[in-house]
Amino acid sequence: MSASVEAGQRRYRVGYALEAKKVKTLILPSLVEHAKQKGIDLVPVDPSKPLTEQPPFHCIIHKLYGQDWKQQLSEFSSKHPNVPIIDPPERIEPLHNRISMLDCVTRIDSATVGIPRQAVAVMQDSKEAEELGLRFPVVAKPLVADGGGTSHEMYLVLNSRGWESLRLRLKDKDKDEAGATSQLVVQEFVNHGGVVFKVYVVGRHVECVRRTSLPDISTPDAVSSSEDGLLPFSRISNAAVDKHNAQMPPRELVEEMAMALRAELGLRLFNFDVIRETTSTGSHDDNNSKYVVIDINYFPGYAKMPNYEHVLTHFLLDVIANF
Ligand SMILES: O=P(O)(O)O[C@@H]1[C@@H](OP(=O)(O)O)[C@H](OP(=O)(O)O)[C@H](O)[C@H](OP(=O)(O)O)[C@H]1OP(=O)(O)O
Ligand SMILES: Nc1ncnc2c1ncn2[C@@H]1O[C@H](COP(=O)(O)OP(=O)(O)O)[C@@H](O)[C@H]1O
Ligand SMILES: [Mg+2]
Ligand SMILES: [Mg+2]
Repeated sequence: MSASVEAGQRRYRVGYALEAKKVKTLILPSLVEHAKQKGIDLVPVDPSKPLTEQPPFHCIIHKLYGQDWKQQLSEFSSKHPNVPIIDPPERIEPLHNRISMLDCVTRIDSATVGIPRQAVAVMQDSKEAEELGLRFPVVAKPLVADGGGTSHEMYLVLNSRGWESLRLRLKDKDKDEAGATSQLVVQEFVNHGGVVFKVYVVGRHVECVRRTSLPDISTPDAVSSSEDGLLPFSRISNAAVDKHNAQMPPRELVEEMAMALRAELGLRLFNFDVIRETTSTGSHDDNNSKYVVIDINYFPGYAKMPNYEHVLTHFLLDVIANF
């Protein structure tokens, strides 16, 4: 045991139920050690065994999918109603669908913050985008956002030629994968100066960072003249490097957005991607900016957040003390 653990300190066991790759990126030795010093032992949960038969927990954090896991949590909370489960699975579920994930933004009803124009497409028709009332360029995203292999495979579609290429491409893929890719969310592309703001929320803690995004699409010519009109991309904002000097959104606005979304979602561990609409000259007006939320993720990669060990530990102590 670390020498700096205080003698006589009350200790808490926090169970984490995460996929192996998430354990690798999140449960880093620096987190385990800091939590230990503050009285928290982070313990892996074995989802293949009944939760109720595992060593006692004071709190559970989780990011697992499926009916079995939900059943496990429900049985556990009936037996241990005083142990907080972060977060309730029924609150996480709306984030697994790229349409319902943004409903909470529309409920906020703000003149400054909104979502892109969007619709679900089934990719059966070469004119479907126009019939849905959407204007090119558009971003096509898998409807399901459950962390599965294809849930981050996106396409920038510049024109109707691009739409047709995408339709044919997915038709072929569906033949191989038994219809797995057919439902897409299609969003109008919003010019935003090539930078996306990622806002991490951990309970009441809010942190905004900048990431690289798709560049602006400047002229209608660039859109209509593009030969193929289809650009596949994936996890573009995962590049940690921030090459931009783009001005950060006002701190007050970020906090307001985060707290409003936290209340609407009923979640304590999430992040959201927000872009700031730019004009045709690529600029924005500080006093009149429109912000567009494009993605919300449950229990994201917090290790990329500055000081994450302290933030997560403080959050867990707070949850246990106040549940
Ligand atoms: O692994 P990381 O650190 O890239 O975290 C991913 C998140 O990246 P971010 O923290 O927003 O930069 C990522 O966010 P984006 O969708 O890339 O905006 C997701 O939350 C992803 O989870 P899932 O694959 O959708 O279940 C997250 O993946 P998991 O770690 O949960 O598998
Ligand atoms: N409607 C949009 N307009 C402009 N850029 C977008 C739009 N939607 C997504 N993007 C860009 O694509 C990236 C990935 O989209 P996102 O919905 O965040 O998917 P993921 O869940 O894979 O992160 C965003 O971070 C942003 O750079
Ligand atoms: Mg994203
Ligand atoms: Mg996402």
